Amino acid sequence: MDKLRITGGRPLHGTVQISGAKNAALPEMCAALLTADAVTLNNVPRLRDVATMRQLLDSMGVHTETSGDGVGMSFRAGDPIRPEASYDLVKTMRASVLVLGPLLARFGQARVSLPGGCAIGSRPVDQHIKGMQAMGAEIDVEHGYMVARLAPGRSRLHGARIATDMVTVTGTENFLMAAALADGETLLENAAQEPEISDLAEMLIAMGARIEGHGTSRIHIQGVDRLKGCTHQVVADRIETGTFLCAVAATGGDVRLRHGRADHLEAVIDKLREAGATVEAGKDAEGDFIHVRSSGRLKAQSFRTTEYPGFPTDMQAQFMALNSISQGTSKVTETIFENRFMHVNELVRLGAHVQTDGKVAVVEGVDKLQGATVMATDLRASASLVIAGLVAEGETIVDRIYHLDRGYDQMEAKLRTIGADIERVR
Ligand SMILES: CC(=O)N[C@H]1[C@@H](OP(=O)(O)OP(=O)(O)OC[C@H]2O[C@@H](n3ccc(=O)[nH]c3=O)[C@H](O)[C@@H]2O)O[C@H](CO)[C@@H](O)[C@@H]1O
Ligand SMILES: C=C(OP(=O)(O)O)C(=O)O
Repeated sequence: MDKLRITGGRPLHGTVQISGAKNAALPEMCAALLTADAVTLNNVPRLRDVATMRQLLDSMGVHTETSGDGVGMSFRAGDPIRPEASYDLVKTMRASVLVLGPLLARFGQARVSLPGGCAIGSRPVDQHIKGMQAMGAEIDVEHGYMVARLAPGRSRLHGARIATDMVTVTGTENFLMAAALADGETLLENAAQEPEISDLAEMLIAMGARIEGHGTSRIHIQGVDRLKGCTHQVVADRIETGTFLCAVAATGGDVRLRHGRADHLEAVIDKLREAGATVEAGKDAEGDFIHVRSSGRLKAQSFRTTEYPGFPTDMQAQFMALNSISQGTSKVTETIFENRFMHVNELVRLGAHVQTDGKVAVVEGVDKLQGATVMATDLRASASLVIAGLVAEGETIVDRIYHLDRGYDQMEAKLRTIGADIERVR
């Protein structure tokens, strides 16, 4: 099993290229199921979840190709497609549930394994099921699978008003894709507003879908009879961007993030500025950039995770690592997932002072962390341990980094280019 060996204490300097967003690329790969035409995605991040999604699409009979550098992918979902997502693949990646909407909309049937819980929480898919039922699907849960088909006498899903009990990102994406090919109008209320939703909607519009209101909590979709192929550029990964911003803020240094979108990360950038880091954003000849500079200890910041545009749960662990070596005491409240403090015990092994009580972690900033062997428990927990390792005195070994590889494109190589002492050991 691969590990990361990090020798902490080096400030970071230079330029990092931000990759395409995992959480946009995954639904966009599934959107290729909506048409028999070729779909091309550019700026696809090279990471394990993308490889798993490709395997899943391959297993259904989709013809997939990757360009030499791995950031271009094309898909052709001509008939026949086997509309099934097996447990073996779904269990390693929850985003596999995103095939449900496209399969039902185009083929009228789907058999998709229930994803089950994961380290950060129970993560049910009841809202996905309810929404698809509102659009005319019949769904039974049999032997751990959602077995979905159209109601008798129907040849397509139909439009519906769907108001979910809570804001769900992949739920909204499943409904968007299903509604794009449904008969009539769908209104999504309480829709997620994440930039990845808007990016998917823009891709669907390029395929011929009629969608309005994406980026707000009310999305209107007028179903069309068929969608066509398209070429789409995956939006920049705001969580990778935020992870690098926190790493530089924690270690000190001066780094330019190429293609980072500050407008997608305002809640995090506001906190970094309040903490005392300098963050500037703009556009140059190569496109969007974010420039971050930091020196000395920052001021700890309290925050509460909420849906976009609030502070992202996917940045909670990384910002907590920064808080753990900042001046003062901060309160971190996690409102999205019930078990997303798995990194706390590992940060404590590195010398952090953190106490949790239910949804709240109280972090008392310390002067320094000390290197130790720690274990990654989930994707963003891994990133927080890397940040802590970059500031800790001496050597830190981060074990079980297969979690990190799920969602970061060449993280250690990127960190090395800006001066980190980090290597992968097998
Ligand atoms: C591939 C992807 O895009 N993953 C992101 C997506 O996950 P994902 O889409 O799975 O997360 P959701 O937005 O659906 O989850 C939000 C909350 O709703 C609950 N819920 C959700 C659906 C449902 O049917 N029933 C239910 O109870 C969840 O357990 C959670 O407590 O959004 C999360 C919240 O921003 C991010 O952390 C993940 O990185
Ligand atoms: C929780 C995450 O991803 P997923 O929904 O794929 O588990 C994440 O990206 O932090």
